[in-house]
Amino acid sequence: MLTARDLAHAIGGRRILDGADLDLARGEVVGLGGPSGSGKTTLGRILAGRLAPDRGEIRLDGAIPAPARPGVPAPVQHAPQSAELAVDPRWPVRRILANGLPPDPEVLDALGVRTEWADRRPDQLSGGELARVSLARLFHPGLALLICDEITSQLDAIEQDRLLRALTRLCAGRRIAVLLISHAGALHARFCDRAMMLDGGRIVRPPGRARFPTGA
Ligand SMILES: Nc1ncnc2c1ncn2[C@@H]1O[C@H](COP(=O)(O)OP(=O)(O)OP(=O)(O)O)[C@@H](O)[C@H]1O
Repeated sequence: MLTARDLAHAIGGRRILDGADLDLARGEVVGLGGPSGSGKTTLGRILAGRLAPDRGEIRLDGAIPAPARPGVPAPVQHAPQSAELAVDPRWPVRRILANGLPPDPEVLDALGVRTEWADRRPDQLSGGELARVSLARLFHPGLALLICDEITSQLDAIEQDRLLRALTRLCAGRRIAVLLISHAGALHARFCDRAMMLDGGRIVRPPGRARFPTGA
């Protein structure tokens, strides 16, 4: 479904990515680890079309993805670490969720987004509630890949577990691939079909077991 070949990107003269290759199939959940500063967010932003790489090619179902156009939701969506930075703090939840398209009730239900939050602003939600709203707004009928960039790092273990279970179940049912960026190998073992890591600007298999016996 998505292939990335020979991605390279430098920031401030430092090579962050240097020949990174990645293949993701429809519906699979893949973990991406690597030390802090290794380029996980940079890679996620490039895959989502938010940052142009210096070199390399990304294809989606064999074709180069079209540039983003206002009002047309992209098939690859990037959920950043901080949900607060992803949404307009002045908007009520109903407006955040609309995001150009009417919200899908099945998505809201699966992610536990409650109707009574509709008129609240982001600062009137808990961190876990805002994370759910922020994720729900990214779903649309053409979504092929959801890049989740440390989306649960600010949540407690129980909320983290609940949210990732709901998200991976929803994506599995719709054959949406998930790239789960996290430092936590335990999350990859629990929720991912396989895991990779960034090392020296390339994507490699992590030491030890990289393919897990079951998914979520
Ligand atoms: N706009 C920028 N200007 C300067 N340096 C940047 C910029 N964006 C990223 N970097 C640097 O690029 C490197 C890779 O950053 P990136 O956020 O991709 O790493 P990461 O693996 O996601 O890190 P973390 O796990 O800490 O979130 C870091 O050293 C970071 O400081």
